[in-house]
Amino acid sequence: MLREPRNISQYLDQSLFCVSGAKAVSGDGQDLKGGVRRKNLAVFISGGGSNFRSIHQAILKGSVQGEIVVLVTNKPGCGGADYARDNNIPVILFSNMKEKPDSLSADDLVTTLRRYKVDFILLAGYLKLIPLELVRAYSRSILNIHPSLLPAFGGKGYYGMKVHQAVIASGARYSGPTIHFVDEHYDTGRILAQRVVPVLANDTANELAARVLQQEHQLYVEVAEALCEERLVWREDGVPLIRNKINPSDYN
Ligand SMILES: Nc1nc2c(c(=O)[nH]1)N[C@@H](CN(C=O)c1ccc(C(=O)N[C@@H](CCC(=O)O)C(=O)O)cc1)CN2
Ligand SMILES: NCC(=O)N[C@@H]1O[C@H](COP(=O)([O-])[O-])[C@@H](O)[C@H]1O
Repeated sequence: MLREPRNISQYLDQSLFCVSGAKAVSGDGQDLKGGVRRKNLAVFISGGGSNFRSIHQAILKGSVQGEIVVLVTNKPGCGGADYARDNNIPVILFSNMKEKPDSLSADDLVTTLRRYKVDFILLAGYLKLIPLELVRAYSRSILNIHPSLLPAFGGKGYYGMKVHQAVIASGARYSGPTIHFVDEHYDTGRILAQRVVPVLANDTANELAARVLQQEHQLYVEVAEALCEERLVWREDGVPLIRNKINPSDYN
């Protein structure tokens, strides 16, 4: 684990608001195990949902102290929605109104997520722009995983295989997943976590995608664990950090 760089001390002071160690109680006032309330998660997908499944499996294994209380998708027939239904996770249709007039409005979605007592929203292959109403309602509580080292190869038009094709065409020697907070634009929110993989000279886009996806699954589970254990802190300059589980004075 990286030790705190010497100059980080100028940032890390009482201005940090770190919720880890805070005495938390559940909605019914019960102080749960370790003093940290189990977190309610909403996951947004548009496709197969392998990141969603990885997080759900980690919850079942007990490493993520949370519960996926609802799955949101603009593709109700997608593989991830089938997995959710097979695992008794409620599925909600949400897309922009142009695409599906019978979809929930943004305000109705916020109301619905509040009803499920959602604490955090995890985007995992959701391919539509999250509206400002939701970004504002869940400030500093929406994360997204992107399959490149942002800020490179991000923004409108950069999703799925298009990202890996662009990385290979650019001649970049490294790529990897980024997990970032979501703001009103595509892929411009604060970066929380990244991992690096090599781009090989003869890589196809599918080979690179598979290498990145393997790291995505591990990274998103690590981040979900930290989120649910309240180990996220915000540096004075607005950069989010993850406290190391073993050495709380270190950051991942
Ligand atoms: N407000 C935000 N919404 C979303 C973000 C975000 O950072 N802020 N991240 C995306 C996920 N994403 C990259 O990580 C992403 C997804 C989709 C696109 C895109 O160009 N989509 C196309 C439509 C694709 C389709 O419908 O098949 C488009 O908008 O024209 C870019 C980046 C999730 N939402
Ligand atoms: N820009 C957004 C984007 O491209 N997201 C990417 O979609 C894939 C979803 O896979 P999954 O449905 O198997 O989790 C993942 O590789 C994720 O990084």
